[in-house]
Amino acid sequence: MSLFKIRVPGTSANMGPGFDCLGVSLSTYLNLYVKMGNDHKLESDNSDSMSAGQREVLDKISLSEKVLLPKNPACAAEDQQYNCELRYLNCADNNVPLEPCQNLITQVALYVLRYYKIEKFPQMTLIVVDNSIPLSRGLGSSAAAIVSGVLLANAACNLNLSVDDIKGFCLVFECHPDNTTPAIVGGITASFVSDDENLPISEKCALHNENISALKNNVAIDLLKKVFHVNIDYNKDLKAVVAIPKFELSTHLSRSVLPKDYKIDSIVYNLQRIAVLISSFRKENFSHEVMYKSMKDKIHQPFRKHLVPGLSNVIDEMTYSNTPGLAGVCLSGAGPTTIAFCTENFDDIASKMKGIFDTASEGKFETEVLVLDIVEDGSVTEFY
Ligand SMILES: Nc1ncnc2c1ncn2[C@@H]1O[C@H](COP(=O)(O)OP(=O)(O)O)[C@@H](O)[C@H]1O
Ligand SMILES: N[C@@H](CCOP(=O)(O)O)C(=O)O
Repeated sequence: MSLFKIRVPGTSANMGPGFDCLGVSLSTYLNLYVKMGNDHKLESDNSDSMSAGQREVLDKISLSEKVLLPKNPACAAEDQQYNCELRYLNCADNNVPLEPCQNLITQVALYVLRYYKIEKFPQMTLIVVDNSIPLSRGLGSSAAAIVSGVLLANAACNLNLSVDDIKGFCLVFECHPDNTTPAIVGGITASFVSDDENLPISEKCALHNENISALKNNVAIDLLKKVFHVNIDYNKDLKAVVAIPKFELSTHLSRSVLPKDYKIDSIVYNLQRIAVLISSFRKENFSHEVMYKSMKDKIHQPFRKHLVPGLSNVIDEMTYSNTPGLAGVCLSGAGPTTIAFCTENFDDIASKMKGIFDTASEGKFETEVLVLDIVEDGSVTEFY
């Protein structure tokens, strides 16, 4: 029997002007607890000989028995076909499919296996998902699911994937690497997709939510080394205050409202700010004013603000000069979460953001606020 855990952080993409390129990993996590095969002796063992990691995985599996969701009968046949069963611990994720071919995590894992000519998991694999990243809120839940799927295939079949391989596989499912890169490597990252490939762009991505059988034709694509990234040095005092409105906004919808073409003034506006922003994160000579002003954007937020009541109010009303500790505020990813980067007064800033959202929502939705850390270590796989 093999037991392992995969932990992937949530992320906030764009960071203002860095549309589709900048991202930061945050202390909210998607965890997969995985058991491959059976060892009844170990599973019934209550002795101290079991490691803390083994106990944690087996405890999560026991817990999952108590919250088992009614399953589509099609699942059982599919579970057998692919040697895997999926369970979720959190009710918030109730709407995600549990069929291996439909669920994003296993869909990605099966895609990677198929790339290596492996049709299914090597032995019966039970995956318990414990997820704290809210879905469709702009905190990178889909990126975390995709990264966890690649890491699941890697761990299950000892594929020895490099970071470049992992980034490349993620690109098949999410064509912008701004969330997946920090989810994999941690910290604040800048990424781009290389343009020296001959592939049509449509083959590089956008397979999200299709049945795995529809992906068969794409497995021959050479996926490797298409995303380049750097980690950006940052002031370790920085934390993120996130205001998460209680409604979903799919990234697909939030991208559909963006223009196809931009005026040169808007492009230059963002280029000037992003160039300064990436140096402004550093601890040396840190200036709240410089970082705050560099986090302004004209490429995506102006076109998305109508989708997020309260966004304009927060961005206009909270400044580095009237809010001590505030070093920047922007839409998180495609929204609806709004994120404020701060060095102190986190709780005050959180209540101020909540107050603005509560007023703007006119009672139509609630908003949860959290203070999150920037996490340095990215995704982790631990075998027990
Ligand atoms: N833990 C998960 N398990 C399965 N599917 C997930 C998970 N997290 C996200 N997804 C899929 O990704 C979709 C949300 O993606 P998206 O609209 O890009 O929002 P986000 O900003 O949270 O990434 C969900 O509706 C679901 O289909
Ligand atoms: N650059 C993308 C980022 C989407 O992030 P998500 O967390 O909302 O999926 C965009 O702005 O569309």
